[in-house]
Parts: sequence; C-alpha cells; structure tokens
Amino acid sequence: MEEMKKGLEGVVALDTKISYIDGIQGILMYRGVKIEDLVDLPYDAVSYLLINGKIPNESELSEYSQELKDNRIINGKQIDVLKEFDFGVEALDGLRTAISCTAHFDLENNHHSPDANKNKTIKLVAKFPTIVAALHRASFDKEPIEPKDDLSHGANFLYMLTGKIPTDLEAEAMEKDLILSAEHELNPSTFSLRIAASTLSDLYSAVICGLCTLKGPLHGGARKGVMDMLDEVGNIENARPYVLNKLERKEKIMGFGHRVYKTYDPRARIYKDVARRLSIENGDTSWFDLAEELENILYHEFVEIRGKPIYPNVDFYSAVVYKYLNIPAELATSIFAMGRVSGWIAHCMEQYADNRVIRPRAHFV
Ligand SMILES: CC(=O)SCCNC(=O)CCNC(=O)[C@H](O)C(C)(C)COP(=O)(O)OP(=O)(O)OC[C@H]1O[C@@H](n2cnc3c(N)ncnc32)[C@H](O)[C@@H]1OP(=O)(O)O
Ligand SMILES: O=C([O-])CC(=O)C(=O)O
Repeated sequence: MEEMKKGLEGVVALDTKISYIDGIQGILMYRGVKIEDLVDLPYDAVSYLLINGKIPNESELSEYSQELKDNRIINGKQIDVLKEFDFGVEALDGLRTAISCTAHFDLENNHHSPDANKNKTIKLVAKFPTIVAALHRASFDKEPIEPKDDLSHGANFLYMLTGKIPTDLEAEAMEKDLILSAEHELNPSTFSLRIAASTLSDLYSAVICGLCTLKGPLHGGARKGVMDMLDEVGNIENARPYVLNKLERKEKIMGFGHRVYKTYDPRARIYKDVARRLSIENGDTSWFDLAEELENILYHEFVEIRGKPIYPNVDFYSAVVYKYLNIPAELATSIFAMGRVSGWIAHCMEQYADNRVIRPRAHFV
C-alpha cells in the first residue's frame, strides 16, 4: 500500500475545471480567470461563472439575477419553523438546520434530473442570505425583512439584516466578500461535499455536508475566531504580548497559515484593501491598525522562531471587513457559506457529471 500522507497533504484527488491555485506565487483563478479580475463583477456573475463555466453576457446575467431575486423569499411555514429554533444555537447550526428544512419543503429534493438540480441551485444561492438574516433577527424576536429587488445579492443581505440600505462602499465590500469566499479548489468543506456527491446523494445533503465541515475553527470557523481575537486583544499595545504568548504556548493564531499558500493569500490582499477603505469611511481605523500590527508582529516573530514567514489567509482581513460592517462574530461562518455555496454547487455538478465514488484506503496499525 502507498505511503500515508497525514491530512492528505499534497495528495491529488481529482481533476477540476472550477479553480486553480498556485500556492507558491499566490495565484487564484476561478474557471481560468484571475481573482483580481473578478472582484469588481457582481456576485451573481461570479456565481454564474462558477456554476455554468463562463462569464455571463448581459442577458444571461440579467436572467440569472432575476431568477435569484424571484427565489429570495422563504415561505411562511419555513419562517414559523425558524422561529421555533432554540436560539442558544450557533448561527451556523441554525443555518444547517434551516437548509435541511428548505430541502424538506422542496418537492424536488430527491430528484436528480438536470432541471431539478438547476432549480435547487437557484433556491440555494438565493435563499442562503434570507435565511441567515431571518435567523439572526429571530434570535432578537425581530420579524424578517423582505428582500429588496433593486439591491445586489450582497447589499440586499445587509439590508435584510439591519433594515438599512448600505452605503455604496458597504455594498461593494459585501459583494467582494461573497466573491472572495466563493470557491477554493479542494478545501475541506468542498472535499467533504464531493464525497457526499460521489455517493449520488442529493444536492441539499451535499451542501449540508459542506456546511458542517466549514464550521470548524481550522477552516471557515477561523473567521469568527479572528473577530473574537480582535475583541480580546482590544488595542494595539496588547498585540505583541498576545502574539508572543500564543507562540510560546504553541497555540494557533486564527486567520494565519495555509495548507496550499506558501506566500500571501491573494484574497487576503484584496480584503486588506477593502478593510482599509472601510476604516477610512468609518472615520475609525483602530480595527484595521490593530489587525495590521498583529500581522506584522506575527510575521517577524515567526521568521525569528521558525526561520520562515507566516501570512494572513482569507479569514483574517475578512474578519476586519465584518467588524466595519457591524456584523456580529457569530454570523461570520454563515456569511462565508453564503458566498461558498456557489463553489460547492459547481463542485457537486462536476462530481455528478463524471462520477466515481470517493473511497480511499486507511493503513491499519
Ligand atoms: C478558509 C480556510 O480554511 S483558511 C484557514 C483557516 N484556519 C485558520 O486560520 C486557523 C489557523 N491556521 C491553521 O490552523 C493552519 O495554518 C491551517 C489549518 C490553515 C493549515 O494547516 P496545515 O497545513 O496542516 O499546517 P500545520 O497546522 O501543520 O502548521 C505547520 C506548522 O506551522 C504552525 N502554524 C500553522 N498555522 C499557524 C498559526 N495560525 N499560528 C501559529 N502557528 C501556526 C503549526 O503550529 C505547525 O507547527 P509545527 O510544525 O511545530 O507543528
Ligand atoms: O483551501 C483551503 O484549504 C482553505 C481555504 O482557503 C478556503 O476554503 O477558502
């Protein structure tokens, strides 16, 4: 039997046309297009690109956006179920249960035809933000806010969360966040979803698998971890002692390090710029300054101790963006999932289209 690679490091498990990462040079492409060339598009266009394999032309985009808008609403029965939740639960747990509930109300749940999968795709992408916002509001005994058709996917989410129309920069930040979160090759949640899909399980079940895996603090849960860390460190004077203490105890600092990137994560660079712009618009750069200080101290101390650098990953400056958008930390993983759902669906479809059950071996000891 072949040598065991702990954590499957470096193991190539499948072919994909969905994304490409060069971890040495810090390059990320969705469907052959560099992430830097995608972040100014609407999220709907990037979602379409991931799922359908091409950047939509004007009429394709307008049709896709309209389909999403038409499906944003969740039905009254579903809202009643959401209100029954025990809101001691973490937001991601609520979202996971709510997606199960959406599947339950969808008569096509267990249909596997291309048409049924297309319908389920639209419902999933469209309803994730509505559910996240409605669940959050319900936890404060507030009624859900109906989606607004003249707002983008990201701006409408912020509106449904707060009832306020976001500023142009806030709307841009949310759209960019969803795009930057949308896809990342065989990351843990996508891999788990592809395993579910490879057994020919349905799209909802596979997406729920993705959600369960995203939740962990070593994956998508790190975004909440960074927000909590920023609160804990509090101000710039505490940054050095915090980092030194963590390194001395050999504890991980959330939002840093990556299995594939050995250089700066290209998404973190874009998030950093958005966070800086939001901090200026807010007239309070303190969260941004604190984050940059943590980054610089960790970089230098890591080089000193380990002889190699460590860089922020996608979860670090996204957390700073959320701070400026006044997003509560407990929503961070669910919002990550709102973006990632398009990448997950693309991987599910790719798996269904050329399937073999994913079943590796274990080395018995
Ligand atoms: C969306 C995403 O999933 S992005 C990643 C989000 N996760 C985080 O931000 C959590 C913090 N980071 C980590 O735990 C890791 O860097 C991971 C999970 C991202 C990558 O894990 P791996 O590729 O398995 O690297 P591994 O955990 O083995 O780290 C290699 C070494 O660097 C150290 N290291 C890695 N990341 C960090 C960190 N964030 N802080 C401090 N030390 C770190 C490890 O302790 C390890 O040291 P060792 O060789 O003495 O054991
Ligand atoms: O690729 C990974 O391992 C984690 C990651 O950055 C992501 O899922 O966006």
